[in-house]
Amino acid sequence: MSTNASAGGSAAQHQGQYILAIDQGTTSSRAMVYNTKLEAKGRGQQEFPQHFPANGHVEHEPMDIWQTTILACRQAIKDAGVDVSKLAVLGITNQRETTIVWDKATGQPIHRAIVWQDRRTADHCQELRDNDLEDWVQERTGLLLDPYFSATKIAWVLDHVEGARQRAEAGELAFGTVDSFLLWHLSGGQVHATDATNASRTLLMNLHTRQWDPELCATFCVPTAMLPEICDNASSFAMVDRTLFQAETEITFAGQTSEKNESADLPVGALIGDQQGALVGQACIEPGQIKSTYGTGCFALVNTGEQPVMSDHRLLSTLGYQLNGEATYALEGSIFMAGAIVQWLRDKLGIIDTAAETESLAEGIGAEQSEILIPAFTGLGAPYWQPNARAAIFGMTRDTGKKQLAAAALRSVALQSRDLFKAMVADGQTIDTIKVDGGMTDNAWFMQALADITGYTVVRADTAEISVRGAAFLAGLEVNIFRSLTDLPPLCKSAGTFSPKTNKQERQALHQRWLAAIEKVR
Ligand SMILES: Nc1ncnc2c1ncn2[C@@H]1O[C@H](COP(=O)(O)OP(=O)(O)O)[C@@H](O)[C@H]1O
Ligand SMILES: O=P(O)(O)OC[C@H](O)CO
Repeated sequence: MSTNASAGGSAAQHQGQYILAIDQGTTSSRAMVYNTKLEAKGRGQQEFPQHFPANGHVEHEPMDIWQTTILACRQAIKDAGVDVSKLAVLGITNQRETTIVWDKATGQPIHRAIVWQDRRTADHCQELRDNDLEDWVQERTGLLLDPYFSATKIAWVLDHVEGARQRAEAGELAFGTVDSFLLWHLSGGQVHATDATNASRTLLMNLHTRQWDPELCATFCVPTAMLPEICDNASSFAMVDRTLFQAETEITFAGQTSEKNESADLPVGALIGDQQGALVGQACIEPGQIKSTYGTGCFALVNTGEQPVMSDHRLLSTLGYQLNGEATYALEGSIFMAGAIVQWLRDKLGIIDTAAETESLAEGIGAEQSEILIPAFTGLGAPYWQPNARAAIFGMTRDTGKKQLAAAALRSVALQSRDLFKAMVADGQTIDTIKVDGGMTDNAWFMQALADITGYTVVRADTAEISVRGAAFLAGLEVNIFRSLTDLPPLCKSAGTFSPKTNKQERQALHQRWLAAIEKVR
């Protein structure tokens, strides 16, 4: 696999004029077509069902992931009005940690995808913690022992599907995060690879060597025979038969083959986990630059440069991106419920029809509101890491109605963000401005609340599609459409700045009430 990611490398020259980029997310698969100036020309999006088979379990049907991804690509290409022959390269960004195990011979998954939000392995993590392994694991991986990450999910599949462990040890099964699973099928069962950012979320990659760590694999009981090859983010991963994006043909799984497909000539030039994709897509390429993405969950990443920063405040140390074998690290705060709280207001409480309605509903509800919502629907992420905590609403009165709930829901996302930024500062980072993106940033009330509650200036990206822009840029880098990361900042514009209108005392008072409520659910 080549790792030619910047000018001066021997990367392939691009033949076409457009970049196709996939964003395989938690609730939908999206695709974008960009021109060589990184301007969006076409968009496709396909939602797919979420499965909640038991308390704390969250699953996806891998065929849904695969089919909706291809359909979104076809839609984006049609929307752009370009012929598939004009595509130069394909980039992929994806929901991270979500775990798929498939049979190499047939390409068929042996279990549904276990989604990053899934908490079923909380006891396994607790057992490892009871054996005093957390510090050792953190030192090697930058991560903590939480069911969020892939390793315990893989072990769960191997222990719950009959014969799976034996077959994995015999090299008959493949594990992949969603990038790797898509790459396998896009390459027609020829390539089993991943990138270093996705690998950094499994608990199996050593953050310092950026290779699979045999001792970690042994600790989590994951056979190394099932792991993909780890590559740079911009790399010649595989060749795809571009007619896949054109044909109305059936979309099926691909079994392993070594037979070369002569029609496969569209390179996959980039893979990157979606939050790292957003770090690139927001041009956070200098140490200290920070982005926070508000989609289903919220993920804040600050670029920490060439060395990993090990957090003393329960943040994650992770890979930002890896180009030409060189790593750029990041410190990450991950929270599980952001836009998903708004979905809950819509789908379970039925108090809104659309997510956007929360903006007008929350209007006029000031920070002194008595209601505090703790959104621990799937446990608490950073910096608390309490998988068994559950959600609660405190301070309700006879006056509490839709408006107060909408405001408390949006404020809870800003308050969780404040926790993350405080932890980053405590870990030695200097924060001034937060670059934000994701579906929730359409909501101007939420944007102002975020500035007011954190006390930082919030700069909103010019488009919600930021992770995928990062993947498109890296794919373009691989085929020499772009020369180096320094081409990136002028291509990434903002659309609105929100400055704090509160004083320190007001911010602290609200935060104290939040912390007191958090203590009650822990
Ligand atoms: N105007 C809005 N106000 C509040 N939340 C919103 C708004 N628009 C979208 N959302 C929320 O943003 C999320 C979708 O954002 P997106 O970035 O597409 O997420 P993902 O990539 O995780 O699928 C949904 O959870 C939705 O509830
Ligand atoms: O699909 P998203 O955008 O909610 O992202 C999910 C994250 O990658 C989980 O770590």
